Amino acid sequence: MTETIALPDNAIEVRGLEKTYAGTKKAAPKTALRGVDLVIPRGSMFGLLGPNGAGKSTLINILSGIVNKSAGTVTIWGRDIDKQPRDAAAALGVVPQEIVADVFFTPREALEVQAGFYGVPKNERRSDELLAALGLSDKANAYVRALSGGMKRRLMVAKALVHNPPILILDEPTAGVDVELRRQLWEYVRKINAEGVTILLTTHYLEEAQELCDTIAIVNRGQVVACEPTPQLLRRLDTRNVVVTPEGELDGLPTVKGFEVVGRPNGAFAISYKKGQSSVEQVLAAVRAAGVTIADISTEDPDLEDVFLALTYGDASQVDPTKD
Ligand SMILES: Nc1ncnc2c1ncn2[C@@H]1O[C@H](COP(=O)(O)OP(=O)(O)OP(=O)(O)O)[C@@H](O)[C@H]1O
Repeated sequence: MTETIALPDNAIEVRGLEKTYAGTKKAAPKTALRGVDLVIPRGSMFGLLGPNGAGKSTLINILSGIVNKSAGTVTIWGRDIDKQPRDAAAALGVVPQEIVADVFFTPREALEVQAGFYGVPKNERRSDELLAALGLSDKANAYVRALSGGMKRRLMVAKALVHNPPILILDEPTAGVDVELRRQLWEYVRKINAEGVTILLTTHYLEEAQELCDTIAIVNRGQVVACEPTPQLLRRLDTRNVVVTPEGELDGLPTVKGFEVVGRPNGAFAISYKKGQSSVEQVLAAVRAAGVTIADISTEDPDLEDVFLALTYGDASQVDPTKD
């Protein structure tokens, strides 16, 4: 008889998560997470985006049981990591940031060893299926040290999946992966997501998150500063800058009706506008109407830093006072 187990609505639930790394003789204690709440619905392709040091790896390492939290609760696939740590860990497949190559095993052996580690019975193992799915069949019996970086990373994805976990975590999966392999990796990740596997992906790149993820959470300095469906988040980030170099020298910054003007080096100035509300033509018309003759223009899309500032301080043009 097959037992019917109710599936949880949320693959991962994190509440009030805090982490302070203990200090040493040389270093002061370091707070990496400051009250993180995060709900990752079952079946989603969820992006965790943030700059270096934001706390993404700390969060992932707590989920995978490698780092102990200081406070808060974490539930993975309906299991509290404090009460059912083994069951919680079994629901996860984790592809770590660094490539860890088992130099003494062939890819097939590496998968078999990993399956043994998870107690997957021999008749339920799917090493060959995974090798094929990740384009590694012809390397099944090669020495792992003979594989390229991209192949090693795909082998790590295969290893994370040997026990058929309902959740796959990819920590910076495309660092050092070339364009073609990246495309293949994403194709596979999309496929298993369509088959029901919940994906949690961390990245520094807004582009990567926006291409793949249905929901994006942005973490900055140990806090979630935004967590929204991708299209909604992108609408909030539709600010663009037009940088104008005027003909000749201006007597101070011009007053451009309807737009805020910010000075730039060498007499240039920048105007930011919402793509959904105005166009470059409208900005330039307003600049000309202000009596400025334009020598040159360029446009800039916001980078992640602008995004964090915009989300954290409500206004991309404000300067973060805590930054050096
Ligand atoms: N073992 C540790 N001991 C002390 N501090 C740590 C430790 N691990 C991380 N930190 C600090 O905690 C903060 C968050 O780091 P974390 O690695 O979680 O960020 P991240 O967003 O994953 O960055 P990256 O993208 O560079 O991996 C950083 O300030 C980091 O220096």
